[in-house]
Amino acid sequence: MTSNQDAIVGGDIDSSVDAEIADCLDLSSPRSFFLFAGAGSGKTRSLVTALEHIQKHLSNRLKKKGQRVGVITYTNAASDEIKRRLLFDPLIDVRTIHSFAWSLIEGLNHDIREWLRTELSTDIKILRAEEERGRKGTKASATRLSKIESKTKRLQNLDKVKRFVYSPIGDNRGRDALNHAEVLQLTSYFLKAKPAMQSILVGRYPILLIDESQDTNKNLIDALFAVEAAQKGKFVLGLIGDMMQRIYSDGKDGLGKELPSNWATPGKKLNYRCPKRIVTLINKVRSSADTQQQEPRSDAIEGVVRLFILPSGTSDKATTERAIARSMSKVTGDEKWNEPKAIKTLTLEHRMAASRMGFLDIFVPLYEVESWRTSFLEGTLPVSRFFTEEVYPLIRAKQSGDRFAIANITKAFSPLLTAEALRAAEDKQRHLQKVSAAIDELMTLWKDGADPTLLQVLRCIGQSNLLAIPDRLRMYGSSDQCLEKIMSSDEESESDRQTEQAVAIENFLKAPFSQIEPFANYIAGRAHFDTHQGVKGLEFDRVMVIMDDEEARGFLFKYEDLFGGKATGDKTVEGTRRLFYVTCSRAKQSLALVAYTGSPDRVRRFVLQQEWFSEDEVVTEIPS
Ligand SMILES: Nc1ncnc2c1ncn2[C@@H]1O[C@H](COP(=O)(O)OP(=O)(O)OP(=O)(O)O)[C@@H](O)[C@H]1O
Repeated sequence: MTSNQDAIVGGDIDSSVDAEIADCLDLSSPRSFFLFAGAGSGKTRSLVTALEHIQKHLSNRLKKKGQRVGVITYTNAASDEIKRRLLFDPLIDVRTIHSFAWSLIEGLNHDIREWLRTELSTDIKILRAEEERGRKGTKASATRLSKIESKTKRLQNLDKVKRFVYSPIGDNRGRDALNHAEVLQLTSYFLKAKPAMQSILVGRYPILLIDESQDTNKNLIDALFAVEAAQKGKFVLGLIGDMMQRIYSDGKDGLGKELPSNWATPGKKLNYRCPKRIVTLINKVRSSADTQQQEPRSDAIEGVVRLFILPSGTSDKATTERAIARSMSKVTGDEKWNEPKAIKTLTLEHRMAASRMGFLDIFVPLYEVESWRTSFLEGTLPVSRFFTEEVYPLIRAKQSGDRFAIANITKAFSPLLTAEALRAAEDKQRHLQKVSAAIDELMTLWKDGADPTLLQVLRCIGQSNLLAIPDRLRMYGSSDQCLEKIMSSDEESESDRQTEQAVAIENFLKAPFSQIEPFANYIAGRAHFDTHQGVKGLEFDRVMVIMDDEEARGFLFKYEDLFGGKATGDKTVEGTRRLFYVTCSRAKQSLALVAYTGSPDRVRRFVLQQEWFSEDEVVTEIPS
């Protein structure tokens, strides 16, 4: 954005905010601040402006003392974006909350062990008491007993752990590993209880800024307030966020209600992102939650909003949504609504995106293994990563005749091309031909337009040893016996199955390979689909929001409740209202809302009566 363009926004009612924040960042007289404002009001932009101010004016002073500025963002993607905007300046340490917390406590092995000892003993005591009171032989009792067993085992092993380990993006399953919740609890506890820990934090980061702080773990927020109070004059805590965009249950209820009187509380009124019509809509949606209302920028376009209310039983939803996009193109005059990739489509749940993008068969089996979910969605689970990062790029390179890419992939992943394998080969030329023949053999699986299963692909690779197969897949890639077992697994009784994970892998391997491409695009964030929650902080020209409680099968968010099913103030209604506010406020030009519902008439009556939409903006039939 050039300064000229900024000037168009002109007579900017929020122009003093960045200067007010810059004043707070005075290291001789530091002042904490709370910048809470509506969607698209430029909070992230103000954060970057504040960091640029620090780079320009405080860099020398901070470097002399070996200090840095800490920035906590909600996602890895947001961290990367801020780092990029600040040209990867090492002065600014941008991290997610888990990475930040771990950076403070890593290596404090003795303290961690003692904390765990107390926690585990207390948990076991509570579980035992519950078990004594509760009914025996029930599922709840079995869960309690298994928890008691695993916690007791962990307690007994504690002294054997020399070094606790943790990965902010992993599943942390090992004996020495801490889980995500423990790392946050530990950090909060240490910061509250240990003055030395507070001094370490403030000594390292005299300025700590937290974006999306409405969703930052409440215990950690409380601990940081305690640090701020104890370290006055040495520390700036800057909280940035919007309570109307609190969509995770981890955040602190009522954050900002009892701020210390010396905090600065700059406010922003303008929405720089959304067209006029969308600003009016989100103001209406917000009006029953608080009194904050926004104004559009003076040069904002009018914009278009449509709400499509359709019965839950609508048969082919993907086709229906394509018809809706076509009708959006007509009402907006924007041809791009006819290009699926130019529309951001938001589903409440990953499964809904998987079904619309055509990768349900590979998705569901692995997604259902709870302990794998994080790494699976992040694309780091070895079982799926093998296909998305090694096999699929190799097949694509071969299909497009990209010899350079083929060479790179095989060099990086093929056991046949390691330095050792090449040294051991008697005739190098023949050895390389063998690799090439293995690739050709693999490609025959796609002959005449065939779409092999993942299992067929894996077995072919296993036979030639073309790629190194991850441990969990190895047995499926080599044994005939296993193949039979896999293929007949439908008939086997549940009790014959080894574990939940083995069953998941078997079902995953039955899926067609063609589903890998859309899946790989989805998890890499390259797809035009995302979840309602996943787009927090982002913006798109055209947004389609799919609301379908029946398909989402969730319990935290219920659009049926928001649209008149339950009264204002109900916890689910308010949570869903906030999510609705987040999704609607992502659109820069036009917005199509698609509500599948069991009571179309009630939803229509509700939105008209609330004046969220006008009659001509509500459509109750599938557009032709
Ligand atoms: N002062 C400004 N002048 C012009 N454009 C601005 C200004 N501030 C923000 N913008 C633009 O408005 C959009 C929204 O800004 P930003 O993402 O910083 O808002 P936000 O408050 O963090 O939004 P949200 O809470 O919805 O994630 C961006 O495209 C940004 O470049």
